[in-house]
Amino acid sequence: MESIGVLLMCPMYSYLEQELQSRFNLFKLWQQPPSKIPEFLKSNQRTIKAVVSNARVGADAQLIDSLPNLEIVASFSVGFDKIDLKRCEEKGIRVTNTPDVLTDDVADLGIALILAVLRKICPCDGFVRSGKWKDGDFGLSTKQFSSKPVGIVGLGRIGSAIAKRAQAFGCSISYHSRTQKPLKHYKYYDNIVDLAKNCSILVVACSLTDETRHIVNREVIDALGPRGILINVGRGAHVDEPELVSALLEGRLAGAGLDVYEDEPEVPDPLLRLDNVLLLPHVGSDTVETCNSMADLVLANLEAHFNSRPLPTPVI
Ligand SMILES: O=CC(=O)O
Repeated sequence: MESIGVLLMCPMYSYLEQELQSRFNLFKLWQQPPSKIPEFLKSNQRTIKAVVSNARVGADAQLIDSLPNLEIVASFSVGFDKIDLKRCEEKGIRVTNTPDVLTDDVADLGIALILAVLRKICPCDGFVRSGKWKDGDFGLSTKQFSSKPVGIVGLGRIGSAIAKRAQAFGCSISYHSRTQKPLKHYKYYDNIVDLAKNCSILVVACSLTDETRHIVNREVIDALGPRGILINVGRGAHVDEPELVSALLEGRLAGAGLDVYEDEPEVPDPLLRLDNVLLLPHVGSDTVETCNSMADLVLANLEAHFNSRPLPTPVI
């Protein structure tokens, strides 16, 4: 395996980097000055047979075309929206991701965002730290989570895990997805606007495709309304961000909890000044336990591919 070239697209979890370094001939793309990248790819194109990407930096058509010996793109993420799947398919390049192992963590974080927004956990923490508590109480302005109607966009692995957790809080669950699931206890809406009209908390947990880009637009935000909150643990591009910002500024939406943004790590400036918004730096699956499992899956996929064994978690 030491002779197989693996191209790591950006800095990743150190355990993964170390393991890749010890098993393969590892190239770190970000260590190249941007102007030297084409030359670097050209001089190593014979050796590089695998690309390791993640949710932030994938593999576009240009990169794929510049690596004629590329056999596999293994992503350290469940989402593969940054990988040009069509080009991979055309060229017979395999693609793998890291599903299942991160489901619980992302779902936990979704619930944490709901609780933090409704109960104003961060402003409360700031209130204590600033010493303002000594001058008077925080003031009664927080909202209850238990028993609120929760709407979920995308009832896949992560959406289902969020639903299960929200049910334990006594919430009624409804959802919108491409197809209705045979689930008696969850109400299905074939239209996301109707889902938003009928819930207080809308959680985005679907994968990003051409169909789901900007699925949360002005109409959906207005249907959720001035008492509703939006939680996004999917991808920033699911939400029309300027529309979200104006709805929050104009009081047409009560609050938002966001782990993802359209142009990460850029976050729209007005959001930074709103205290009904909780902003996280895309950390849904970032626990040590889960990142170890994700790294092991990336390694297992690469090892399987180069030993001609079935891939543990193939996308294509
Ligand atoms: O966003 C994180 C992932 O796709 O794993």
